[in-house]
Amino acid sequence: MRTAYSVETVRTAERELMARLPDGALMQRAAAGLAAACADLVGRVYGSRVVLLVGSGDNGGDALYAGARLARRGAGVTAVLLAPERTHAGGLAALRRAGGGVAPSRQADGIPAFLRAAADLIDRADLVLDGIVGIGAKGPLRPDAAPLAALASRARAAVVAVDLPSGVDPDTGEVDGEAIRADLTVTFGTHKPGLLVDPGREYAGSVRLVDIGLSLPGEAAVEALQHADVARLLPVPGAESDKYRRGVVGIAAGSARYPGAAVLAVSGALRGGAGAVRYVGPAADAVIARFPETLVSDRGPRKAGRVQAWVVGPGAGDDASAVAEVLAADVPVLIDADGLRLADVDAVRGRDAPTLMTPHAGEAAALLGVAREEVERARLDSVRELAGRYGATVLLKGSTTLVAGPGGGAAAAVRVNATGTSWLATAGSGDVLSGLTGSLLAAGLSAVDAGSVGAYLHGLAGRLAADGAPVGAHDVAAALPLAWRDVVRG
Ligand SMILES: NC(=O)C1=CN([C@@H]2O[C@H](COP(=O)(O)OP(=O)(O)OC[C@H]3O[C@@H](n4cnc5c(N)ncnc54)[C@H](OP(=O)(O)O)[C@@H]3O)[C@@H](O)[C@H]2O)[C@@H](O)CC1
Ligand SMILES: Nc1ncnc2c1ncn2[C@@H]1O[C@H](COP(=O)(O)OP(=O)(O)O)[C@@H](O)[C@H]1O
Ligand SMILES: [K+]
Repeated sequence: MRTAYSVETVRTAERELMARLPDGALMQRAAAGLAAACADLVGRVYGSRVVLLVGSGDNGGDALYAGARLARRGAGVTAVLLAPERTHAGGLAALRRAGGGVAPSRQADGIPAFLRAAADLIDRADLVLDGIVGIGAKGPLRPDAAPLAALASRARAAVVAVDLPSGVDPDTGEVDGEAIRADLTVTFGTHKPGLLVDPGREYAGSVRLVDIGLSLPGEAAVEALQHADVARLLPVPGAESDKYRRGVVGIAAGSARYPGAAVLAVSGALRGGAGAVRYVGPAADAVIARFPETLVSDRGPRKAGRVQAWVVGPGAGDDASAVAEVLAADVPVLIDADGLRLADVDAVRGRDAPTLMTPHAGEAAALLGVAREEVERARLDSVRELAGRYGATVLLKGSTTLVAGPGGGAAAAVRVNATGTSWLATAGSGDVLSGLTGSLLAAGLSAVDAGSVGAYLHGLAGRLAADGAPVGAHDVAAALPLAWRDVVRG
């Protein structure tokens, strides 16, 4: 499991560790890891041109000490200081001792000269270190720092963010205005939520974690399953299994207008570990034609026969009665697409069995009564807010998919999945995800596990199916067994 802790938790752990270590020891650990990562990235340190963007906090201190280490290995290092009078004194002294220099300052030379000099240095650099601000960030980048972020983001140089890209909110991944776009982020002690959740994740580039000895107590704020975690959660039939014990998943989806949604949901469900897939709705002929192993019924969910979990909503049009019948069932229910619009909030809140809602940003925005951009800007808050309002587990789809347990709140970790690829942004791929995830629910996974394992396999299948080229949703479904095997084989 990859875990990310809130700034508050990191600060507590940092205080405890600092009390037991000599002054400056933690920063030296951070700077050593940072310099090593920079050296790996540029390949040849000797003769390389390095620019440090240095803010007034310890984040700038890390950059200065790492810059000193690179200067000692023969790099030409220049620091651009945002606040010369408040720069980390030890770090600046170390840089100067190692032969590093300082660019003209804003205060002494005026803003135009300062920015011209910074632009010139960044243009010629092989490597830019972003030490503007780290976990001490408050609000959007300030007006003096924002132009530097813009210059660095456009540079041909490799950009390494120290701890996290400046301009990305450490706890949420929100970006308000300008932010550093890094090739690599070197983060200390633990991942920060903003490195795993979009849009922050996209700004971070690849992320390298440097162990500085922090021990982090309690619940993480955000966690991401890895192959081994998923492998442990996947349902595997044993000698005593039969199709009913493996779980039957019911799919109430599709309509005369959208029969394909039913077919795609069934295609995902057949690859999700349940022993049987039961389809209920007006697209039975299309489903049977493509997947003859499906059990079909046209008598509505209540009379369809036994199921261990329901999926309702993909391509369902305006069939509110199917949604109401499914919500009345005492088994786990996944609500997707049209079902989200048709589901009564009190009916969802009143359920005893688990409910998993799977909106994309547009659907989440409609449920929350806000603009889509608002959900995309604040994904973590949005998924928690929805989970709280509905008393349900919520899976918010997107380039990173988030899964929050019922009740929302910050007490329990939100799961994040980044196995996907933008090739998944294709009509019907969400239907495949809903069937797959419903199947995992029927096989006995909890709503949070089913959602996060479903998103993981779906993302991986998307990658394997696409392999750099466009794919249709049915290709993603067909690649699910490949993804499953990839996970199991480690
Ligand atoms: N945790 C650990 O274990 C370890 C942590 N370490 C390192 O320490 C870092 C944290 O250092 P930190 O506490 O000094 O805060 P930091 O991120 O430098 O920012 C504060 C400065 O930024 C400014 N500022 C604020 N908002 C701003 C904005 N929007 N735009 C522009 N500026 C803004 C703010 O200005 P002020 O409000 O004071 O005017 C203040 O001067 C951490 O990320 C890691 O790199 C490692 O060395 C060792 C182990
Ligand atoms: N840019 C992206 N990167 C990764 N995954 C994406 C991206 N865009 C969409 N996806 C994934 O593709 C699926 C699309 O689902 P959805 O929006 O419901 O589509 P549809 O309604 O057409 O089935 C979701 O699993 C989502 O997470
Ligand atoms: K930074």
